[in-house]
Amino acid sequence: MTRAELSAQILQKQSYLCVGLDADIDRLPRHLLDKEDPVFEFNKAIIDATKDLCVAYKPNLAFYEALGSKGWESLRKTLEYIPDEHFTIADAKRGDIGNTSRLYAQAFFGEMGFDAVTVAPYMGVDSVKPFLEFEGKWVILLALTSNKGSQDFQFDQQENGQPLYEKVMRKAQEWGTPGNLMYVVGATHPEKFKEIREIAPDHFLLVPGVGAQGGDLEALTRHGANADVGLLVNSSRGIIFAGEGEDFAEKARSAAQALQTSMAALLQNL
Ligand SMILES: O=C(O)c1cc(=O)[nH]c(=O)n1[C@@H]1O[C@H](COP(=O)(O)O)[C@@H](O)[C@H]1O
Repeated sequence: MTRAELSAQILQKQSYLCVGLDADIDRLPRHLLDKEDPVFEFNKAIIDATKDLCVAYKPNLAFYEALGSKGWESLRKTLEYIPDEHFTIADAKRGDIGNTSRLYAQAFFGEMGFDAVTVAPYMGVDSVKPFLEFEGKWVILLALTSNKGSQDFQFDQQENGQPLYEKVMRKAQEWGTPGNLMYVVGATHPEKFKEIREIAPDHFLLVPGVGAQGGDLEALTRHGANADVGLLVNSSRGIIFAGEGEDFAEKARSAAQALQTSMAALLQNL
């Protein structure tokens, strides 16, 4: 999907919501567990309930890989079920020496058909570039993550006083463009969004951490939006596990609707 197509979806739906399909088998509603493929049944119901409210879906691979070949099959069926107009993100946090990265890219883009994959920057240019070489596909590079451990390395001062996450963001702009590179910036750092926009004015940001991790949608939108909106805000548990019973999909819809309504209001005031 191109940047223009993604932006058009955002404006049309008045939503920059990404629903995280982190289908933890231990948290699925009990009545699904005797189905042949509980994970797919769960995702299918969540997609049906939220597809008009969001522009992207992000399955985190851990929840599928943990189930072995059955999990990969649930993921494949889920991807097939997601309507074409949605942006799909493989949250796999990959990155390795060049020939290995090339095959990771082949797996997620070529074989599975995702639009984007999350990539770790630690191994540098030759670990990231193979993903960027896929026409029409996206790298979403970890920059400033939402978790507590983001304090361990990402704020470390470099020679010129800039924090490591800033170095990552600036360096990666030599590798990719706003048409094939996004950054992960956690919603739990709302005070950083203004500065992040100075470092990368045009790139889309994938922003996890709203919902279960307590991120502030209003603050990150006020400081993080650009002329094309430039944000994909993810919520996983806060939407998909909003309910636990037979009405889980309705509860998920209500949670997604609440976020979309806030987003629409914020977009009016940009
Ligand atoms: O790359 C990610 O998506 C990601 C980066 C980050 O800094 N923090 C973060 O929480 N994530 C992912 O975003 C999702 C957040 O889930 P919830 O906290 O349940 O909304 C999980 O799939 C995480 O792996």
